[in-house]
Amino acid sequence: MPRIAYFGPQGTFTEQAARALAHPDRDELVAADTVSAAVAAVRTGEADAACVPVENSVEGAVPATMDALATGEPVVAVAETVLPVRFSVLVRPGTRPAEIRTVTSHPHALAQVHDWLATHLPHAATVAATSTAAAAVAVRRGEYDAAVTAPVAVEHYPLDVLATNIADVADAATRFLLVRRPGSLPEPTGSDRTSIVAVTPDRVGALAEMLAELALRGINLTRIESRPTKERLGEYRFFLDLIGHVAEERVGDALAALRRRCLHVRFLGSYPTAERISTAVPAYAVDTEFRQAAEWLTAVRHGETG
Ligand SMILES: O=C(O)C(=O)Cc1ccccc1
Repeated sequence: MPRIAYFGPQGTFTEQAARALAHPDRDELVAADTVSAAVAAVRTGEADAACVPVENSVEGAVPATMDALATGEPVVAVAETVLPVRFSVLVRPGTRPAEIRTVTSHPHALAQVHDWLATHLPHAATVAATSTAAAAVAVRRGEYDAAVTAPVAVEHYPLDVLATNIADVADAATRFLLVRRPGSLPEPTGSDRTSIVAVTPDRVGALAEMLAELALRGINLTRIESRPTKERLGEYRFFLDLIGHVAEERVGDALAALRRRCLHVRFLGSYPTAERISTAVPAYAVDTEFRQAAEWLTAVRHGETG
């Protein structure tokens, strides 16, 4: 039975994402304590795939995921899903709001309920937990008074719901990836995303030139983030998400150009987008144009004038 490791324990948002991405009868879900442990399980072969959070519409990137994907044995994303995130506050049965001195959760969750906490629990200190469900476990153990969790967490831990739907921004959403060891790529669907990591050389215009390589090929960039390489101050890795599949000419051509220009490029996968999005490509950048141009060049090189 294929095993999917997810950033757990049970009751995290990532578990819900893993359920959305898994085959209900075929896949077995196994909880890992951290994002890096979930990805490590794939690298060692303990799991066939891992589900990890990648970005949130309010808080942005999940740094632990960027670091886990950028270094170590390569893994590639084969699928994504986007989940709406709503938050509940869980407490031990009988806890009154006035007794709450500490609130714990994943930093992304705490950041998204900041205003609610400031209004309703102004005297409570916030404490970071590894995940929202780990926060529920800590409250159950008596380590903290309240946990900010996914609404489903209450089904896994014997706690009471003090409040629910407390996000500062309604309709927040988080994107999750399913990653595997490199192997065959998902087929292009016409609505695909490609993720890469690139380290640019330290010289004037390096980033602008990298972006120009994409722009000139009619490629829509949907995300760019940077993280330090952790090797030298001022040296960054850029995480790029772009619309298109590496099997498409313009994307393959752009990736090859980045490979020539950058110190390092890591391919993180081409996979169908969770929602069908506009994938309009300028006329000059469609596959047939690339192929015809290549044929023309071959002809010219063979002495034909074209
Ligand atoms: O801690 C969790 O439940 C996660 O899956 C990470 C997370 C935290 C906050 C919003 C979305 C995902």
